[in-house]
Formats: sequence, C-alpha cells, structure tokens
Amino acid sequence: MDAPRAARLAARPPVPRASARLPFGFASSSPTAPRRAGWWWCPRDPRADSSGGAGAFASPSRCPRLAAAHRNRSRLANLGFPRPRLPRSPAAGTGTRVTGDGDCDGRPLVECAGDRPIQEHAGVVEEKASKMSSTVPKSSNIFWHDCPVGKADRQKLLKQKGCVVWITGLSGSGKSTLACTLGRELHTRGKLAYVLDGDNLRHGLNKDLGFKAEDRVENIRRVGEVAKLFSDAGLVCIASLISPYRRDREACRALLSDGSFVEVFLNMSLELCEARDPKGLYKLARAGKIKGFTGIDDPYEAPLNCEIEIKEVDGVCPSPCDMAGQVVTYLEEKGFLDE
Ligand SMILES: Nc1ncnc2c1ncn2[C@@H]1O[C@H](COP(=O)(O)OS(=O)(=O)O)[C@@H](OP(=O)(O)O)[C@H]1O
Ligand SMILES: Nc1ncnc2c1ncn2[C@@H]1O[C@H](COP(=O)(O)OP(=O)(O)O)[C@@H](O)[C@H]1O
Repeated sequence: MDAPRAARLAARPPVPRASARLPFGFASSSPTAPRRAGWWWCPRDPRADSSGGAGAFASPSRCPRLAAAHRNRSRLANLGFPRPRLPRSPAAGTGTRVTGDGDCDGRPLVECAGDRPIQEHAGVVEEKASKMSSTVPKSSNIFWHDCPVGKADRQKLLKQKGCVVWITGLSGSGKSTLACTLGRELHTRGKLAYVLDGDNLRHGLNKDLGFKAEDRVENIRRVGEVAKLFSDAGLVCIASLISPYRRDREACRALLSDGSFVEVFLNMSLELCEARDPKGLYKLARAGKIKGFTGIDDPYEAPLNCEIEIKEVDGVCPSPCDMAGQVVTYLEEKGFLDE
C-alpha cells in the first residue's frame, strides 16, 4: 500500500463494533444512558431533517455529515475538480465547522439506527415492529453517504422547493381527481410534480399489501419514504391515499422538515362518497362482499391539524379546479413554487 493511502486510512474514523449496536427501537432515552464513542451519534439530518429533538449530544468530530463533506471534497480535489464548499452553520453565521453541541447545521444530534432517531420513534416502532417485520432494520454496518449535489442545488435548478402534498380522505372523496388536477395545474405553470396514488402503487411497489390494519400501516410508511425522496429531489410530490390512521400520517410528516408536508383533508361525507361510488366498492361493502372497507366497517381518523381542509357546502363539493386552486394558492403563499 502506498504511504499516502496508508495515512488516509489511518486517519479514518473508527468503524463501530457490531456488538455494541443497539437494536432499533430499544435504546433508552435516559440522559444517563451509556453513550458510545465514535460514529454512533448522527444528526437527524440528512435523512430526517426536521429541527430540534431530544438527546443532544455531539462533538464536531462526530458529525457524519461534515465528515462526509470533507471526504467528498478530498475525493474531488484528488480528481482535479474544485473543492466544493463545506456545509455552513446557520447558528454560527459564517462558520464552516461545527460549533458547540449539534450537527453542522446547528441542530442537536440524536442517536440513530437504521434511518430514524431511536429516541423519538422507539414506542411507535416497537409496537409496529411486532406486526410488520419490515419496520425493523435488518442491515448492519451501513453508513450514510452524502453527495456534493444536494437538495438546495436541485431546487435552484428547478426553481421550486421540494415538498409533499399529502391528500387524505375516504374512498370516493376525490383524492385522485384532486391529485391529477393539481399535477396538471403545476405542470402548466412549469413546475415539476409527481403523483403517488394509493390505488396505482398497489399495482407495483405495494402489491404485496392488503387492507388489514398492519398492511395499511406499511403502505403509508413506504409511500411516506418514497414521498420524502421525491421531495428531496426537489419535486412537488402529490400523495393521494386514504391513509386512514392519524398516527401514520403524522409519521410521514415527521420525515420532512418543518412546513414541507402539506396535509390536505378532503372532508366529504360518507353519504356523498357512497352516492358517487365510482367503482361500486361501497355497494359490495354494504352487501358484506368486501370486509374492512374504510368508512363502513373500518375506521377513518380525520386530521386534527391539517394545512388545508376542503369541504362540501350544502352537500355540494367544490369543483376539481377550485380544489386544486386552493392548494396552488397555499403552495404559492408558502414559497414552494419559487426558487
Ligand atoms: N377495504 C378497503 N378499504 C378501502 N379501500 C379499498 C378497500 N379495498 C379496496 N380498496 C381500494 O383501494 C384504494 C385505497 O388504497 P390506499 O392505498 O389509498 O388505502 S390505504 O391508505 O392503505 O388505506 C381505494 O381507492 P380510492 O377509492 O381511490 O380511495 C379502493 O379503490
Ligand atoms: N370535486 C368534484 N366534484 C364532482 N365530482 C368529483 C369531484 N372530485 C371527484 N369527483 C368524482 O367523484 C368520484 C371519486 O373521485 P376519485 O378522485 O376517484 O376519489 P378517490 O380517489 O378519493 O377515491 C369520481 O367519479 C370523480 O369524477
């Protein structure tokens, strides 16, 4: 091995011992819980980039994001490219290094396993994990790799901001209609959007899932993760799913940074949805030929704090264009359709 490579390898951070790893969902949130050295501590960002969080514990040398940026700079420099700028700390104003406790964006750090902070999700994960094995991370020795081109660069290119418009409501409430109308409106305005429709995804990504409670939980979890990727790509991701459980929608919201999850509740009465019944499913459910149909013999939990609620007035629903208009206005006001 050549001397510079040996020196580079020696300078690498220690690789954590697999035996020291706690299983996902079983970490203690106690401030006296043992803290392991090295790369066991990672910021909420880059994967879950909402701010705040418990368990602040950090040192500059333990910020994987900053370290990854250093590695990327070195690699690019070795290839003869200009060195990109390191992440800046808004807390420090002009700094290019982590200052104080927190990651390189000045956020507190929390312990991560798989891709979520343990301390916040432990309870939820433990319960769900008993039902769905896919919520229990099975990979070990995995590391996050940052790329030099980030969300901000993509947003600049697209002249818009990545976000998720999450449309929830009963079957027949108009979710797919709104999603498509909104997608077309944004396209007309030169904005890049992509629709993730529950029915459609069940033909592919989610074809292994049915309508039992745990399948619906997993359905929403997967779509939430995909929506987050689309948002990170800089798109307006429009997800339209019944998503009947409040807790699962909130989990999707928690995957995104503050304000970039826009929950739209199509608050149409069961009577209206049943009268529409475009696929004849309500009729089958009433006849007992479909079991566990949302609104008939399966629950729907209405949002408590959604960003947009669209209702019928005197039994009349706003037109698809009006509904899409409401969402576009919101996105405009919040600056998602600007650079
Ligand atoms: N049991 C039962 N309950 C509710 N819906 C049913 C059921 N069985 C099939 N369908 C059809 O599946 C569509 C809903 O899929 P989603 O992925 O959005 O559902 S969920 O979010 O996981 O609850 C839904 O589509 P929409 O009518 O567009 O909502 C139905 O066409
Ligand atoms: N705003 C609206 N006004 C009138 N009819 C609507 C409206 N939105 C949807 N519809 C009609 O209601 C039915 C159900 O709409 P759809 O978008 O398929 O609902 P969902 O995706 O929630 O099941 C369709 O026949 C659609 O044409």
